Amino acid sequence: MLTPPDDTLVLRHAVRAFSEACELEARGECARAVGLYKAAFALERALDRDEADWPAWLVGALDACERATDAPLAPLEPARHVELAPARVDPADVCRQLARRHYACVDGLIGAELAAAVGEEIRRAHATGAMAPGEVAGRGAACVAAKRRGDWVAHVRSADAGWAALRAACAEVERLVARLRPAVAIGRASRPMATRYADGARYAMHYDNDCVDAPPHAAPCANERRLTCVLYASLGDWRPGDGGELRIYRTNRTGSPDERHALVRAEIAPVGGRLVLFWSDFRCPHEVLGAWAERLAVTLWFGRTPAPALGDR
Ligand SMILES: O=C(O)CCC(=O)C(=O)O
Ligand SMILES: [Fe+2]
Repeated sequence: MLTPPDDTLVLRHAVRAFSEACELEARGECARAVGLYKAAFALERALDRDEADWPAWLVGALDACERATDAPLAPLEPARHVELAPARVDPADVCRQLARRHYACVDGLIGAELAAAVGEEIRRAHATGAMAPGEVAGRGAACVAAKRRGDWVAHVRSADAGWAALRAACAEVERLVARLRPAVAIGRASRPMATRYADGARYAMHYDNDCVDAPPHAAPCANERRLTCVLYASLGDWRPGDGGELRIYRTNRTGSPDERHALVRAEIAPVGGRLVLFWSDFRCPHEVLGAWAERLAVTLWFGRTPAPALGDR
């Protein structure tokens, strides 16, 4: 009889290969990095058991990287307060960014007016006591060393009143993600989660789908989340010093603040109307830096499989 593969072990190998590849890439050792990226992606594919899931654009990106072999990759971004050239509201551009850096940033998906209306709804929900302190969610919760998150959240149900703008904005996100689907296997969206950070609130480094530290008896991924989409709805202009940047790391390696800084892939300002998409798994450890100005956002998670919707669990 065939022994089923030990998914947890496979995933751990994938994570290790991926982390090492990131470090090699950061040092400009492109050829070795490509080899390890390929190993990591091949292992993750074995876990997915979904051949359609690793599309041509990803393979193409890796091949292009390999052709560059000895030429060091240009650094993607400096390590502090990255200002991005956002992707166009174009699925192909979003796919390219996701393949190359595991996250994509899109400005202009919704207009300033709708973004502000979403912000007002979140603000009103907070003022009327309809939000609760955020908790570390999912089966991975037990693996998270400490609850280090200071935001307020509301999981918006379809019957809840007072969220018309938020629903309209989420529909735009779903429309964009639907257009990624021929290239990327992504399932249905969760219930939207509205969040509010203020007074220095932050969310320490974590994965949304904590594959790495899942206990051996758990499934290899701690929950169903595959793609995280965060749409910012803060009112007014964001200025340096307001804080609340979304910081995405290359690996989850811990260390002194300086050592960790070297592993920063991007810092994204929570500008109203901006959308960030990133893989929920080990590819994107991230944190929310302390927010000193009110920081309002709505998050949708798209699952691995078409049903059931995450929020209905
Ligand atoms: O609001 C953000 O930018 C990300 C928040 C986050 O990481 C989460 O809720 O899991
Ligand atoms: Fe997160």
